Amino acid sequence: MTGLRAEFVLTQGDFRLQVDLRTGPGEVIAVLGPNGSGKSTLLDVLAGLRQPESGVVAVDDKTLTDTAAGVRVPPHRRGVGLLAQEALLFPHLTALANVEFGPRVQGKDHTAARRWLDDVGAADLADRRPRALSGGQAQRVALARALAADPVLLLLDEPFAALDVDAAPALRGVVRRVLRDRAAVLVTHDPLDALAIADRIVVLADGKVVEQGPTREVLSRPRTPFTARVAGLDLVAGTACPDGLRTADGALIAGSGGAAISGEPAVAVFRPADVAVYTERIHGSPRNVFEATVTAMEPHGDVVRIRVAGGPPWVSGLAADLTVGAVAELTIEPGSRVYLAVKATEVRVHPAVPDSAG
Ligand SMILES: Nc1ncnc2c1ncn2[C@@H]1O[C@H](COP(=O)(O)OP(=O)(O)OP(=O)(O)O)[C@@H](O)[C@H]1O
Repeated sequence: MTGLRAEFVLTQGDFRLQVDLRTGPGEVIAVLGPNGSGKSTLLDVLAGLRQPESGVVAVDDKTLTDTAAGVRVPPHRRGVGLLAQEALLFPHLTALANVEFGPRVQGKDHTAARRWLDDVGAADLADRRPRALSGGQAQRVALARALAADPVLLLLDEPFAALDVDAAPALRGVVRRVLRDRAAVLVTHDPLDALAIADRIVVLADGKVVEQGPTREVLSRPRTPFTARVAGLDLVAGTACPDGLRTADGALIAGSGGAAISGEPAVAVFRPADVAVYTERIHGSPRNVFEATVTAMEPHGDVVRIRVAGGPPWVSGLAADLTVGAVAELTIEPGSRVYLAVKATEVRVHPAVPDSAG
């Protein structure tokens, strides 16, 4: 057992997808990236729906694509399962018959279908037809159907995106449980999905892998603006210097730790919760202070997240989390002039991805 290996190049129009990813046996990998970065195209290649110009796709000891050796296993022979945004169940079959369908047509044992339904918490739905299922229930049945085919690799394409906020967490829990020790690739926009389910994260930008590593590590030390945004962190790009980071316009962001090398491209990363907000300039403080204008205020859990714009371009998009009480006391609203302050000890300076897309 070697896990998933996907190393290929595919060009469509003026878009070029270049991927090199490997996972350990039974690992779940989450793929994140901005719109148009190549996530769906990657799934299509893994599923065998598109053929790369060059490269290899293999799961464990099974080669699915090898352009040099002329190997292209067709989609229905790959043993690759798919759970899409919509459940896409056969409308005229019961939930149980939907789950039995795959093994039946393959001439395999279909008597385990009830157990799969039970595994995803849908045993009591066995006799229902899809139109009598909620979105979350239909996704459970679709998951049972995908698992019943015993795939070597399961692809999940935004499986929670079409569910309401109550159904998504329950299904997320089910997916985490059934994917234990099963190779899977999860495309998602939600870092919570990645944290809850994935062992590793790959971030695509413009057809290239810009970040890759263990989930918590990637999300806590983002190297690109996109990853920082999905991880809910503030990020300023520049060049590492002995005291922290120097922006392109010469501002110093004092920071500590984070292993960036002086003179190399770097990013300063901090948490919105560590940013204090003032309406008057503060003097004599050892903290980093950025002058900014409030552009948006939105509830974020039990705090209010404010977004700001600069001044300098690197200030734009920074966020600070305030309690409702603090917002009321400061009397700020969109358009207000504020000063953001963050202590150097709260700022980590990490090596950046050169030419990172955001
Ligand atoms: N059949 C096609 N022919 C030519 N270009 C295509 C084709 N399909 C997709 N593209 C282009 O390839 C790029 C990657 O598309 P892809 O759908 O893989 O991105 P994505 O990351 O899944 O985006 P989203 O998050 O919006 O779903 C885009 O620039 C898209 O316009």
